[in-house]
Amino acid sequence: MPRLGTDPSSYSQPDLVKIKHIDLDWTVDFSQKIISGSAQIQFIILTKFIEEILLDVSDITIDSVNVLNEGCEIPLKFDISGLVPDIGSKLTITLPTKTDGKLTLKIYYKTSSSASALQWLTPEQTLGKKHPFMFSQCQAIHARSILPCQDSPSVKFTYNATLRHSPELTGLMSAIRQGSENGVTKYVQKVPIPSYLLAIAVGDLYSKKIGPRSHVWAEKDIVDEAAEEYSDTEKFLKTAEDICGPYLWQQYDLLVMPPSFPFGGMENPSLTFITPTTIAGDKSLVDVVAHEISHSWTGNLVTNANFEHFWLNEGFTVFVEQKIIGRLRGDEYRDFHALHGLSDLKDTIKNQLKNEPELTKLVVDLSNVGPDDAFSSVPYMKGSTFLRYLEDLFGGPGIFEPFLRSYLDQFKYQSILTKDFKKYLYDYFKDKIPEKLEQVDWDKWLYSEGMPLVIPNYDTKVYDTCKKHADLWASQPTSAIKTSSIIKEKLTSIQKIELLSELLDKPEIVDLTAEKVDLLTETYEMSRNVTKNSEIRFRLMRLVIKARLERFDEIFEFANSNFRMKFVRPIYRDLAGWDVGKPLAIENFKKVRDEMMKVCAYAVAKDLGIEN
Ligand SMILES: CC/C=C\C/C=C\C[C@@H](O)/C=C/C=C/C=C\[C@@H](O)CCCC(=O)O
Ligand SMILES: [Zn+2]
Repeated sequence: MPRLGTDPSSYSQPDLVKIKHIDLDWTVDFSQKIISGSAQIQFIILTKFIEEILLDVSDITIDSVNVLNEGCEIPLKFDISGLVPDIGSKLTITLPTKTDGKLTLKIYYKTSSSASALQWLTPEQTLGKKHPFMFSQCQAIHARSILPCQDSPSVKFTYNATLRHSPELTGLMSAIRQGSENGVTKYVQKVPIPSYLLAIAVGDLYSKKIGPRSHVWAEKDIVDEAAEEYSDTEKFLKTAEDICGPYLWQQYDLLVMPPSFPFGGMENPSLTFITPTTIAGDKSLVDVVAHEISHSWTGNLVTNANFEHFWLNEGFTVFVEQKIIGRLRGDEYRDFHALHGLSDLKDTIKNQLKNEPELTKLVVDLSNVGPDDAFSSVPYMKGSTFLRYLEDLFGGPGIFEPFLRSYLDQFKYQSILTKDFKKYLYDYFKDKIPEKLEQVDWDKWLYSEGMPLVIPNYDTKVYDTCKKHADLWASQPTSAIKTSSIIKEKLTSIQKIELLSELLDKPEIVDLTAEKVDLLTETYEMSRNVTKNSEIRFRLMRLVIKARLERFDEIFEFANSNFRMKFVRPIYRDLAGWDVGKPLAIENFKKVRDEMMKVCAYAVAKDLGIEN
């Protein structure tokens, strides 16, 4: 895609004209798997005049584009061109005259049944088996498949929506629900959002109150279990407010997604989408909720202006998430979380990105690569490590947290680049600690490849226990482990996760036999009958593959139980590197690919090295 403006992944020209508000009128048609209706879009023109407007579209059929003039709709000429595979096309709307000031267009259109932002599930694919389910995932650039828009996070707009669907179903959006009657639900989002935060889900959904401003929504069979698992939500919200300032989105609800949801969570405003793989039964995986709540400031209020600066969203969010953990569980757990993140980062750099080292930079170049292809744990972990480095260098949380609040307040409702963060940091600290500012090697932190430039001096107490256990399993034969006193020591779920990560990272494990894997599974209660913890099961399956144990039923049972990319992609990648596993992985993938969301099927095909 030609780089037209500040956003390499969008055709739109936000320097000339910007969307301010959108009124959506959508009908959700499960029989055709489409959304049809209209988008009435208010623009503000930022230059002397314009003669055309460029919007992003993907796989959308436009019936008409009209300009609103004194209550009348006047049809305009439009053209769709410049298709870039997996990115989208350019909708050029020709205005009748040179136009300045403001402008409202109404576009009548329908989506395609293969819109990349949407997944449509048949009743059989749901828990309840009676009703269909559909949901969206717009980040990074899939909003353009459900709405002609400036699909760039540099543009923020408010929106109202009228949603029409079968009255038996519940429609939810990333906005405040105004009420529902006979299958018509109205929504209002008064806080300006980037297009990637537009979200919709329609299904047989029930809700349960879990806090003064929170409900959990889910299919009936899991709503009670989910309410129990996520009952710390208000505690997380209050702690996040203590760190970041007041919560400005009024409501914070959670929607438990079907297992095919490709991510852990998605920070859709007022309604986080969350994978059911975080329901372990003992709250051991609910840090994802703390993460999504943190996005209510970092990402949703202060937003990266394009996805090359994604670390401004995710690095800050992990940084705040870790602060929440520190406040609620103690600083040693904040540091353990960071150390565990670094293990994941090491794995990402060594495996996922081994042939694309340029994507291990904190700020990446997306001129020739789509955001989905560039996605990894790098912006999360390298970004949060950078912020922790700055915090430690500048004198600790007492000094850095007031800056963080001030930064969030300064840039709320805006979209920014790394240079804006850097300038604000300098303005804030230049008279206070100029000598510390000089010590920061910005060039290396932002643009060098590989692991973070500096690893902060973390408290390693919790982590050391995991390492001790991992070293034992890696260096000793099974017979010696059986009699070791170390294995009598109990580990928490997150320590077990880290123990497995450490083992997966070992270049060599002595005596990696079925007997050893079984002993490990039994010792730490990791079998599928005993634990529901998906992070443990995921890593154990990777260890089974590393041991070259031909337990394909168990491996594919896990790989087909959910299509969260964090889990399925490394498993398929590992299998692709094993001559016995690869053909079976391809066969299994071909069987289940239609149940995956498009973005997941695309990524796994790439991991397996086969045609998409
Ligand atoms: C440098 C990378 C550039 C752009 C990437 C931006 C978006 C990529 C796209 O694939 C969407 C990502 C959405 C992520 C949503 C939630 C994550 O925080 C989940 C993390 C993984 C997990 O826990 O499952
Ligand atoms: Zn995030």
